[in-house]
Amino acid sequence: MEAVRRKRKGTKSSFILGSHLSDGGDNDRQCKKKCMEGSRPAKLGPRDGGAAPGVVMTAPPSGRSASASPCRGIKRKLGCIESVTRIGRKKKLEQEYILDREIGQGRFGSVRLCRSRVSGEQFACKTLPKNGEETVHREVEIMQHISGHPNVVTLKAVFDDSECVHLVMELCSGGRLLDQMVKEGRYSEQRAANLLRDLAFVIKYCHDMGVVHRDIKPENILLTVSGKMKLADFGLAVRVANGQRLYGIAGSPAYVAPEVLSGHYSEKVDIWGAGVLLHALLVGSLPFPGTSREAIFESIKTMELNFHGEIWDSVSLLARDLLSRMLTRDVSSRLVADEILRHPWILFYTECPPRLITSNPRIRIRSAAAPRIDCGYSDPRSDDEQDECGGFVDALAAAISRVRISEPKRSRLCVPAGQIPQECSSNMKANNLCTAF
Ligand SMILES: Nc1ncnc2c1ncn2[C@@H]1O[C@H](COP(=O)(O)OP(=O)(O)OP(=O)(O)O)[C@@H](O)[C@H]1O
Repeated sequence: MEAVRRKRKGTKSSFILGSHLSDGGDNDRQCKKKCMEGSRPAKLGPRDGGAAPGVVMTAPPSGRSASASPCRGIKRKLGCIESVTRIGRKKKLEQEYILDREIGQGRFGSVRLCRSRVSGEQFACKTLPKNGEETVHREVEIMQHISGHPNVVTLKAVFDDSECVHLVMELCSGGRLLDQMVKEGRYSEQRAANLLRDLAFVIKYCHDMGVVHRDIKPENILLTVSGKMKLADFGLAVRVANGQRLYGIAGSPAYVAPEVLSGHYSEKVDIWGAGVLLHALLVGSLPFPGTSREAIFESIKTMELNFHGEIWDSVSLLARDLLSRMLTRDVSSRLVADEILRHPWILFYTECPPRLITSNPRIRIRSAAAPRIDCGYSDPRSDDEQDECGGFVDALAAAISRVRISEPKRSRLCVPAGQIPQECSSNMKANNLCTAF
């Protein structure tokens, strides 16, 4: 826990859930995320330093070849995008904004606080060097494409000069979800479910818009001052046509889906990333530990999750059920975002008024000891409350009776027999790289 805190925010060597695989070397820093070796020839923009053969295949929405230039999208869209978010417009950043202190540092650039000269409003300004022009353009284009969703960091303006592109974005002054997780430890199911619902909403939106984020992790989920989550960092996102496959390894190691490691995949990789995040929220540790990137990849490919053991005792069966459906290696049976939103665990915690869940001991999703919802009670609620929740609980009770927590699914998880224990009490020890927070 301490180790996590020490190495945090704003430093490139930050411990991140996705990179505690670190061997500490340059090689690993390169691979903190982005563009790991691809299984197919792929373009590597100068932003990636040209250091590794790899990746980032973007698939144009029109269904053209994935090798088409990612810049074409932005050119096609110039006619309809707001001019303030257009690369190449004449205004200079300093004419409109006053730059302030650095508030974040990513692999490719820094993020600074800035203030509008006109309104005085504060924003975040991400500066990316132009030497990775294609990927910068793709990030801008994708942000333009999906900006406006309440759970996506809004792009306000784009400026460029001879060396850099500056993205002025809404400011998320609540910081990163990761920091909150480190500070607060395990989340209650209620809180985790609400967060996952928002994340599933935004993932669904991205997928409906033909965008795969490819780097879902708590570092890339920012919080507003009121605690609302916003998906950020579209640096690895790509656009896909319906049903189009993606190639090339991209992502952050601990969150990467197994099919990414095999070389071809789909938008379902975002569900896997969200599943890893849900695991971390519920039990405070990452599901696929390892002392090196390779070891983590090995865990991702082979480790059997069983959601049993002491640490899981306090986690409801429904939560575990959802997790198992998000972290299945069988891509075809892995849930889509819409199915997450309709899962009984999400519905229970997000549709039922919180006061009824917390104040009424008879309305609760039980843990392993009593794996069902107890709704056979004489209802102490007012008529309104019953209207609000009663039908729902009935429906949920019916749904839950069909939900079964599977024993480890060998067929789904396609793993070897050896089972790596999930108990993570030792996870809390400093220097144990299995430790998430
Ligand atoms: N809109 C924002 N509001 C507040 N802080 C932000 C915002 N955008 C980014 N940051 C901060 O800057 C950090 C780096 O931003 P971001 O992840 O977008 O950069 P990056 O170069 O793409 O990073 P990465 O190394 O993850 O690829 C974030 O972790 C966050 O702390």
